[in-house]
Amino acid sequence: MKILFVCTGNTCRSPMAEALARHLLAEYGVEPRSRGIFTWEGIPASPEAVEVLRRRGIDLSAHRAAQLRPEDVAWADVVLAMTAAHREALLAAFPEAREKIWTFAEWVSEVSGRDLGGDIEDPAGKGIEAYEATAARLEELLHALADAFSSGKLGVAAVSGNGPDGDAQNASEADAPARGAEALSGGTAEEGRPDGDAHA
Ligand SMILES: N[C@@H](Cc1ccc(OP(=O)(O)O)cc1)C(=O)O
Repeated sequence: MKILFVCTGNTCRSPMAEALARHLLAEYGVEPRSRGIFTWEGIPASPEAVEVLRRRGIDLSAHRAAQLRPEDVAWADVVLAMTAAHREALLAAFPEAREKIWTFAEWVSEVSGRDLGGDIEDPAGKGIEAYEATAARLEELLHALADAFSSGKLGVAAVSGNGPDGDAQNASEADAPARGAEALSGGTAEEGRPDGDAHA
């Protein structure tokens, strides 16, 4: 499953989410990527983000901020915004991808069946403790996702031994929550669209 994490600058929240997801969800076939909607292309992750991940044994020093592009959205199976404001910006820019655009907490709540809260606020400028809190919050959501994978609520791609029939390749698509599943099955943008524009 290709997961695209989106924040503002791609220097704090989404790079942390990407690196933590790679660390915590690799065994479930998750491919994470991160982008910013308004970033300064090529700058490193914030030193505090690098530090709190270093404490977890993860090296974020090679990260460079990258601007979100349409091909990133096309690449992703699911696009996870850090806040509702990011989600609204994404929905406005990529209405054709609306079925796969969520906030991170909203999507994990959906797939796990638990209420996992709301926005992940920007820790920039708030000190290392704010980054620690952000990392802990991201880990909470990623652990809930790991639980969803391991309990079969989410399908696991390209990992053997998780399901009885070994049909792992399509499982993540088949098991995705409704809005995501529609997007993954393709063609939903066409559904409900009148053949002509007579009423436009
Ligand atoms: N603070 C930056 C923009 C910015 C905002 C948030 C931010 O954090 P994140 O990478 O988590 O969106 C990074 C950068 C500015 O004033 O231009």
